[in-house]
Amino acid sequence: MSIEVVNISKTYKNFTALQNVNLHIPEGELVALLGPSGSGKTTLLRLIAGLEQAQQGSILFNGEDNTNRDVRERQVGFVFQHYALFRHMTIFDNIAFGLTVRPRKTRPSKAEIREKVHSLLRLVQLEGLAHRYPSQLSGGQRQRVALARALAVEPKFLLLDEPFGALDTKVRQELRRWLRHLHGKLGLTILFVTHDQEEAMELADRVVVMNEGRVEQVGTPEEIYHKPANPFVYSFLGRVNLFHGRIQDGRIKLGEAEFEAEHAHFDGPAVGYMRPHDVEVSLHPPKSSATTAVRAQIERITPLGPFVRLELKRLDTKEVFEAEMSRQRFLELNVVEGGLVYVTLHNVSIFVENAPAIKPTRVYVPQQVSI
Ligand SMILES: Nc1ncnc2c1ncn2[C@@H]1O[C@H](COP(=O)(O)OP(=O)(O)OP(=O)(O)O)[C@@H](O)[C@H]1O
Repeated sequence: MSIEVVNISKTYKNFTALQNVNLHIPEGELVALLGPSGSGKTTLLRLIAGLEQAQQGSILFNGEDNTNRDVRERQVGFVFQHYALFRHMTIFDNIAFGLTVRPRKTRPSKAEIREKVHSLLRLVQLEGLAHRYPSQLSGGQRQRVALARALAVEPKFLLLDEPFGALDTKVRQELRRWLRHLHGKLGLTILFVTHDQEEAMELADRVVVMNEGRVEQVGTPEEIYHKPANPFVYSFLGRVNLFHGRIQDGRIKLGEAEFEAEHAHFDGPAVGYMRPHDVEVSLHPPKSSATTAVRAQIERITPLGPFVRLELKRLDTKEVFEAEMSRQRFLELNVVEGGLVYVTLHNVSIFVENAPAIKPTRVYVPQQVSI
């Protein structure tokens, strides 16, 4: 089932938790709501579930308006970070719960319920644990029971709020893989909240990046990482270097380096953003005469397993930035702290603040720039 969020705004007293949010989630997609704490992820999920009402906007399922429908009528399955199972009930009874409390008319027979619960136990790979109690399971197993319980009532889609948030890293990784597999098998629309960028990138077909009650960007993990729409998304999704400069007469100046910029029809301050792995370090200046290489000094070398991070300081502007490279490349370079190198930057994005109230604009720059 597809989900459509149309122009939703939600305020608590005079605090705006969501501001004109629009979102389309196609049927069968696994979508992550990603953002820092307080960005409105849970509020949006609760609005879709019907646990909260918005002051403005509508929520459609398969094109049908569900804005004023009660939570029960929406037939949504949800799992929360600490969705406590019923302690005094066995795993079997926990999963069966949603079916056993149905009115007699729509309640399946005991045999049907048994069959369903066992097939769900197989699905979440917990066969054989039906008669245990929640306290006799690990955290990861409990979350899988919570998912089985949500699935028992055949929801139209699943909403998961930091479902693996309370678990340790290794179990989280296992459950991610498992959820991906489950999604492939069921083809159900799943919307999950996370503040963990790695979790979003690894699991989701598409990621919705949120900040301060607004949607900043919607895209595949590849798109949001490699083509971030604005500085917030850029910075939120990984390490980033910033170079401060100016745009003037269609050219961008970052320190001593100057280069052409398409669509730069304004003058003003500009900031160049780039990922540390897009900084190329060499011992000699680039061969092209069209580029001027600026020298940098290595301030610090940090080995990170298969990678090495260098902290560098430009000799011209004294700006500090980072480069990341494979250990192999680092050994080839044979550099030490305090040593001098040349840097070339690839995939620079320039953002311009036209005015404080206007979002920064992205300016196209050539693929490779030497500074
Ligand atoms: N019932 C409420 N009353 C007042 N303010 C609220 C209420 N619920 C949420 N808020 C506020 O709305 C904002 C968004 O909250 P929300 O829980 O949606 O954020 P979130 O992105 O899910 O954060 P987290 O990752 O920390 O769970 C926060 O500033 C929060 O304090």
